[in-house]
Amino acid sequence: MSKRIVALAPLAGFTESAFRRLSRELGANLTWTELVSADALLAKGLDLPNSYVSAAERPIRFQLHGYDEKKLAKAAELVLTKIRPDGLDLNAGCPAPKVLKTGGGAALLGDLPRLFRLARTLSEISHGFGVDFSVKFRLGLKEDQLEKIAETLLKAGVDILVLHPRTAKQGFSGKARWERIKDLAILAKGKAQVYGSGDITCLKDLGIFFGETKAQGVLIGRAALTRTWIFAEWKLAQEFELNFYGRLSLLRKLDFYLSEYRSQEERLRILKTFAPKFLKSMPYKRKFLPLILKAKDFEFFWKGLEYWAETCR
Ligand SMILES: Cc1cc2nc3c(=O)[nH]c(=O)nc-3n(C[C@H](O)[C@H](O)[C@H](O)COP(=O)(O)O)c2cc1C
Repeated sequence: MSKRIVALAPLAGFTESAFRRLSRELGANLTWTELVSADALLAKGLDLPNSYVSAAERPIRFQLHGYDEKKLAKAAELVLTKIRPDGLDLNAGCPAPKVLKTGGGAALLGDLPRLFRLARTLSEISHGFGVDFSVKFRLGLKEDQLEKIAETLLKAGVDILVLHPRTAKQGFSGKARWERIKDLAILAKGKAQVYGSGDITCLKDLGIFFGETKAQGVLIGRAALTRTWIFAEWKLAQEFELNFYGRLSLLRKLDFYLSEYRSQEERLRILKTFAPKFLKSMPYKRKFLPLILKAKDFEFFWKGLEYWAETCR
């Protein structure tokens, strides 16, 4: 059971170094960067804060998105040389209009010959650097085309197929179709590993997921934001709750990790994106959260949270 991979999913706007580190510390076996555009990376380099990777969050997979084969290849070489992630990943699942209009993300599922070329090239480059290559994708752009997509990726030499079993058109509506992860695991058996993503909310779900799908790994996305200790629950095989102070201590730890590479102004902005997630189900949220989110400085932010915590005692 423990050999199964329980990873932090890529979450744009959240899975930067500090949160990846916190997730690893709590028990995630693997972390993922958010999608990074090959174009942006070539234009701006790797000095941006969201490209920062510390040793504590490894093993880590670096996710690229793009459309142009040469640019993606160049970006991959840069990342593999400078950051040395434990694996490279191509995004073929993002349904955001601004990504789709570049021809990248889930738009690649509508152009399988291109997907094949990109996957083959990135696969060869990754193997040249001694790391494995994965593609994270959906069932299709508008319709379920899993079998065709899987055949394309397997032919291209992809090592890990990472499926979020909804179509791009579906966005996050409906339920993730775990039975399609099982279908993929059967198709890929002996050729590639299969990881699944979608709708894990608690420890019980993890057991059901692995039982039903036979996947080698799972990625936890939204639940990692509101229940980050789900990784510890998996590791301990024990469900438990965290009270307000427990959640606050996670937020403080996140801030400590942010302080390694972010300015104070940025830290406050980022903490304000995490606080509503970490404290999602806490009492008096409607009363205190809006005040805390208006905080102009650190002192007000933390004092407000302490006051809220006292009220919840
Ligand atoms: C806010 C947000 C940002 C996301 N960003 C990315 C991303 O950068 N790359 C990616 O492959 N998937 C991204 N996803 C998809 C997740 O990795 C995951 O596949 C999806 O949320 C389903 O898993 P869940 O039900 O555990 O959240 C994002 C999802 C959310 C909610």
